[in-house]
Amino acid sequence: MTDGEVVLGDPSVVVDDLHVTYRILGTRRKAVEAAPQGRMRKLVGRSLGSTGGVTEIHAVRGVSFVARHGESIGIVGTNGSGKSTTLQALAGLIQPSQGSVYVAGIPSLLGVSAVLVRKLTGARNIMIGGLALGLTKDEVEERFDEIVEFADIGDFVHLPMTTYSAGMAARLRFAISTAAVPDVLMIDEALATGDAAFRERSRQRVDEIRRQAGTVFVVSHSLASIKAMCTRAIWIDKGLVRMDGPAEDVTAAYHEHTRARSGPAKG
Ligand SMILES: Nc1ncnc2c1ncn2[C@@H]1O[C@H](COP(=O)(O)OP(=O)(O)OP(=O)(O)O)[C@@H](O)[C@H]1O
Repeated sequence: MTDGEVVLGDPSVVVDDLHVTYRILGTRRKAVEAAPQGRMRKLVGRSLGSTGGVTEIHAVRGVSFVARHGESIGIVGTNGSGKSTTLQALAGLIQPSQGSVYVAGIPSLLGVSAVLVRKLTGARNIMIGGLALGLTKDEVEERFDEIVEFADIGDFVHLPMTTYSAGMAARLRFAISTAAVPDVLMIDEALATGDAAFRERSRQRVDEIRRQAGTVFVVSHSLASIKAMCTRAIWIDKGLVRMDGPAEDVTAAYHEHTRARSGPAKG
């Protein structure tokens, strides 16, 4: 766990009985019924409703929590449990079907990712992303070298992002998103692609953001990353909060649960 020296501030994110239901045209009922032991049944069978050719997936089923300025919160849970959906609702990219989400300030990362254009060079994307964060052109130019260095992409910065590996693109997104201290930073698996040195740089940056009263959310299957970066963790299971508490305790309980079900968990 990171140090506990940051004094927590007022609430920055309030999630109150959040529900998200995806509605898909066309039924998947046949596929699920045809494979009762299949992965699809495991993932969505419990929450899948189908009427008149519209399939509904109740991905988030009443999640509530309050996050404060200065907190870094890991979100853990098995595949399809609703972690990314929750994060996207926090970022305002998905409308809740019920309940509400209040965010103080502008959520970053997902916002930056949305404006990046893969056909353009890393350099152009640094400018576009920086402007989207509210920096001026001069401020972006001032921070350019630091962003490239943090992302560790070298001369690739002058090539289109289509030529980047998944890890390079994720590192650049992270570097741009944190070029200005965001109010609320959301990191969805970006860290899993980085090497040890990048993880350490990211951890330091997350601590810096917390010290400046930002709130950080990290969705990851790497329990080691969550333990290293987060003060608190929320375990989401089948669209509901199963446990919320100190990162050490929640990751230990989650690890125990996954180990009991299917052998050793990652991290
Ligand atoms: N765009 C979408 N349209 C329809 N269903 C979706 C969509 N995105 C996610 N789902 C479904 O919602 C449920 C929750 O998915 P979500 O991606 O939030 O889970 P997750 O915990 O982030 O999973 P993972 O660890 O695999 O990334 C799953 O059943 C998934 O199939």
